[in-house]
Amino acid sequence: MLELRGVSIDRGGRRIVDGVDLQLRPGEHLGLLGVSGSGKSSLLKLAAGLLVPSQGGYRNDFAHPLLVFQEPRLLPWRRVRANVEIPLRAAGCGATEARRRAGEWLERVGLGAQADAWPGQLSGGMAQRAALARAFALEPDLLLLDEPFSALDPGLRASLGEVCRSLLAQTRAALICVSHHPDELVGLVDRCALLDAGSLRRFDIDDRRPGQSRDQVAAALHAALVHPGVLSR
Ligand SMILES: Nc1ncnc2c1ncn2[C@@H]1O[C@H](COP(=O)(O)OP(=O)(O)OP(=O)(O)O)[C@@H](O)[C@H]1O
Repeated sequence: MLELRGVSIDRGGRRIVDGVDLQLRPGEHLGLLGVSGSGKSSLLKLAAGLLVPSQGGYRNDFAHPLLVFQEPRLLPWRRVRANVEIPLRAAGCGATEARRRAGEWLERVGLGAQADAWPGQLSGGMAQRAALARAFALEPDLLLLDEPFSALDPGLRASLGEVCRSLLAQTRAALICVSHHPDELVGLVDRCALLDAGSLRRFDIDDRRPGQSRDQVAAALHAALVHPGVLSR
């Protein structure tokens, strides 16, 4: 369980996040929206243990939070398979087990045939799938995605969203996904929160007008991004 009670974050002498309340239980999937600079990445870093709150109550019972960035950040001088194996070895996994798990997760993201390729030989979508395989192989109980599909075209964003959804269903990891694209969040998360001038507003996808299509929910989220006042605190 991740619990924030009245959490504020100051950075560079400025209050970035102001009095945020948030709860995330094991297996829950939360989308985080907000305009640029609203503090989304700072909240993810807090959940990853890379930042501490300046004020407020904070509890994080997730044992293995893992942050995935917008760029795949693969080591260009190591083959794709090694890119997945290296963090596993660093986490204490034996060589045989690391090789087995790397192979298995590369298969699951559809990169079995590219395991011996160099990162430079992959397309942007393939590289991001390799980054997802590397993340899931580490078996996080809390996955923190910071705009993971933003650099990709809409078709690839949708297909990587599907890959991610199916991997989450297999592992039952909790998720916080930051995105500027409501359409990529709908279907991936159970609820969304919108950071607006440091404060959090809720948007429960399941509770909101049952029967709404995905497109309608995405449109409502889009409207909330532009006019955050329509959402409840
Ligand atoms: N290391 C830092 N030192 C000082 N200020 C910082 C630091 N990192 C971020 N900030 C500031 O904190 C604010 C929030 O940044 P953050 O990256 O959390 O926002 P964001 O919503 O994720 O933005 P974006 O969507 O553009 O990635 C910004 O005004 C940023 O300039």
